Parts: sequence; structure tokens; C-alpha cells
Amino acid sequence: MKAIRVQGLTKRFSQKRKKAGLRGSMRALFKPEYTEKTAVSPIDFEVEKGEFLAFLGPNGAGKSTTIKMLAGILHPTAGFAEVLGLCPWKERKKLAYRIGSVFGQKSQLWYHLPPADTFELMRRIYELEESDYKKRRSELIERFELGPYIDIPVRKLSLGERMRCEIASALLHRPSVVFLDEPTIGLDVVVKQRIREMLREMNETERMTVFLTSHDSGDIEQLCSRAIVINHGQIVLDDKVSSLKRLYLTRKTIDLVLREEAEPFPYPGVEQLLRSGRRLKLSVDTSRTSIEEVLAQLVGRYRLDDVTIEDPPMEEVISHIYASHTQRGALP
Ligand SMILES: Nc1ncnc2c1ncn2[C@@H]1O[C@H](COP(=O)(O)OP(=O)(O)OP(=O)(O)O)[C@@H](O)[C@H]1O
Repeated sequence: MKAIRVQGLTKRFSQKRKKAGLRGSMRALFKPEYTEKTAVSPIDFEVEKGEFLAFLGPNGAGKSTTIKMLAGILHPTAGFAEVLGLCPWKERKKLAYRIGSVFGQKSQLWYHLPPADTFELMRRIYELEESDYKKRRSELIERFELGPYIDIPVRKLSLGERMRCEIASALLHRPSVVFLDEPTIGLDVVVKQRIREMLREMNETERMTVFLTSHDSGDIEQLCSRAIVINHGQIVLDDKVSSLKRLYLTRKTIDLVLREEAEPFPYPGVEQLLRSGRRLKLSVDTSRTSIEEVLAQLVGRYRLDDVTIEDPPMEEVISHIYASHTQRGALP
């Protein structure tokens, strides 16, 4: 069964243009000029119930605009969408009871109050029955390990603690579809990993459909089964994450700080990006050699002070997709 259906969904924004200076301001006031910006070109896709979908793209690609249309916050310029059988912008209120959303860059918790108070507000907004609410609340507190934070004002929480509370608060009313817009942004590796585990568990145990946008290829690799890549408002790829990994997520960067001056590290499938003082930065082609193998070699050869492993930026993945698709003539 489909949780989300989208056909020809389009959003164009009309933007007022204003030249610099007082003259420009006067002109814009009396004779405004507008330009049209296409944020989302006609796009089509479907999401199965219980699917964990990655919706990817560089900055300004149209991800948030699409989510806003699917959540009923924005009216599209054209096209059709159905979320849980409802038209988001026509049946927004009805849909709100069945979906949840988390915007990593925008808190939904009251800043000066503890998360427990926002939970209580959510209970009222969603008209949750007292006993069911209490059961769900304890379940989420346990699963997201919120015990120590639930009664502390949000402003005093770390980003990772706050994010766990944000996600739990969005799940209080047991939504069937959840939109997560950059839920791991700004978090350190350990917290990111913990949040990923929690999300995976929720998706598996509750068969919740998750629509995730992220710039972090780690989120996608570890959580999602399918990925849709959007760029300039157009879908450029809709495929299994396993194919995305095999074809496009084939590079990782290892950044090392060594105890001694860095010596060159010639190794098949490894390219040296930087060697300066004690710093060595390498790019690993994971289709040729595994990260584990390279790390084992590095540990055997050098004494290490620090190691960071990074995924390629989304822009790089997109240009890789473009390069291979345009070669085949599949993209404009
Ligand atoms: N209210 C608006 N008015 C005019 N243009 C807008 C508006 N909202 C978004 N846009 C434009 O639409 C395009 C898509 O924006 P959107 O926020 O959907 O991108 P995104 O993929 O979510 O980017 P990011 O990853 O940076 O959040 C951008 O060029 C943006 O400037």
C-alpha cells in the first residue's frame, strides 16, 4: 500500500525584484517587477507504507519545498499529491493527526520550558486520551533515553539531547508518516549514530513510513533502503540505496593527524589529497579497497593522534550522478 503518491507536483515562487538604493525601493513600491523561481519542477514518485526513504539534494534543490507541500503547509502551483489517502493542502487538519515532522534547523519545542511541557501541549493539540498518552510518553522516554532531560528547560540542553526530545515529541501521536528534515545536522558522530539507531528501531517496530532529507550520506547508507535525488527541482535519480552506494558513494575521506611528520602513503585505490606536517588527508575509492583495510594499513604504519572519516559532500555525489547520466543521455 502506498503511503505517499505524487504526480506532476510543481511549485513556482514569485519573487519581487528590487534594485539597490532609494530609487530602487520607490520603483519596487510603485512599479514592482517580479521574477518566477521554479523550486520544484513537475515531479512524480510513490512511497510504500513502512518505507525509509532518503530525499536528497544539494542546498536549494527543492527538498524542503516538497516536504512543505506534502505536509500541507504550502499549496503547489500544479500537480497532485496524496499522503495516507489525503490531499495535504485540502485536508491539512485531518492529515496533521496522522503525520509528524522534525525540522533539524527549527525547534518545535518551547525554548524556555522543559520538553515535558511541550509533550503536554502536544497531548492537547492531538486530543490524546490520558492513559494512551502516558503509555506512549513513557515508551518514548525510554526509547530515546530522555529521563534525565525531560524536566530541564530546552535552552539548557545540548543539541543532541534537544534533537532526541524533538523527535520523541513529533512521535507522541503515533504518526504513520514522519518527515525528517536534516535530523542529524550539527550533531557529533556518537550522538548521530545513537539517533540513527533510535530511528531505525522506530521504523522497524512501528512500520512508520519515514521521509528523510539529509546532507549526510551516513544517514542514508545506514537508514534508508531507497533514495530519490533531486536537483534544481527535478528528480535526477530514484534507486535503491545499495545501487547508490555501489555506483556513486564510492569515496570516503580519511583525515589523519600523526605523531610524527607524515610520510607518503602509496596504496592501491587511495589518493593523497594533502600531506603537510603531521597531517595526512587521503581519499579512498571504496569500490577498489575497503576502509577497514586502509585503516589497518595506516595503524600498522603510523602512530596516530586523530582520525576522521568523512563521506563525500552531496554536491560531489550529484555531479557524479550527472556525469554518468549525461554520458548515457539520460539527463538534460
Ligand atoms: N518562500 C520562498 N520564496 C521564494 N523562493 C523560495 C521560497 N522558498 C524557497 N525558495 C527557493 O526555492 C528553491 C528551493 O528551496 P528549498 O528550501 O526547497 O531547497 P532545499 O533543497 O530544502 O535546500 P536546503 O538544503 O538548503 O534547505 C531555492 O532556490 C529557494 O531560494
